[in-house]
Amino acid sequence: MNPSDPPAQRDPSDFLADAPGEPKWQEYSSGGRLAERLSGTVAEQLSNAIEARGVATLAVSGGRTPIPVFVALSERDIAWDKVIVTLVDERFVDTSSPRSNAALVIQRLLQRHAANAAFESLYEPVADAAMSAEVASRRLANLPQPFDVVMLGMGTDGHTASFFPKGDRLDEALDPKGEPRIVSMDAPDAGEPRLTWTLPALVNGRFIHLHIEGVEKKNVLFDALSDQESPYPIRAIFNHAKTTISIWYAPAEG
Ligand SMILES: O=C(O)[C@H](O)[C@@H](O)[C@H](O)[C@H](O)COP(=O)(O)O
Repeated sequence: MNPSDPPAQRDPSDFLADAPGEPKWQEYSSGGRLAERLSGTVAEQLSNAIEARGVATLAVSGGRTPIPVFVALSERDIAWDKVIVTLVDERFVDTSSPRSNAALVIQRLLQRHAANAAFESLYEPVADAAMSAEVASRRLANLPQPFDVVMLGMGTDGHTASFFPKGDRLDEALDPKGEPRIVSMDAPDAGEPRLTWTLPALVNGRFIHLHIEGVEKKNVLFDALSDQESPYPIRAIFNHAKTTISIWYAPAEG
């Protein structure tokens, strides 16, 4: 190949079989359209969970990508007073920090119709992230699980939730036989200590959505999907999910 050739276009069908149980690829021309459809799907899944069990649990990611989905979801008229929202992961900062995922959820999701939802954060105002993880795990021990809907994002380093490459507790967090609980995570590229639900809490979710935008993330995901032994932490979700994972993709961010 000539170095000036454009990179080869990779197609999701090279990695994903169109078969029951296989991850499902859903591509949209813009983040706005994606947010409209994803919010509709999640709202329906939450409503069905409420109808079946009287309560629904929704675990969401932080970061920038989900913001339009949060806004669209908050406008869906469902029985939000029967929904418990939690985070798949958090930065060890309080809500006064612009890096707080709890603050993001409060400002963008728990508004309009969704203002009636209950929210369970992962952060505790204690000495360090490890202690925060312990206290939050105890507080959330009775949170209804499996989560009805899990909404994941991904970084360009292949992390999802706070399963960061080189994380000090990555093995513990990714142990498929471990308990669903919260652990702390220190990693060189995480910015600050983190808090994350462990892999079993996320892969047991009744519905799992992975939302990525931009070609760079798509290529990282394709690398992870093409190799079952891939070191990208996102791979663990695909290896252990108990349900079909829906991948939501828009080429341009925002
Ligand atoms: O707190 C966090 O950072 C997230 O929960 C994290 O797992 C996120 O999903 C990815 O880092 C993608 O973040 P962006 O959407 O900002 O790219």
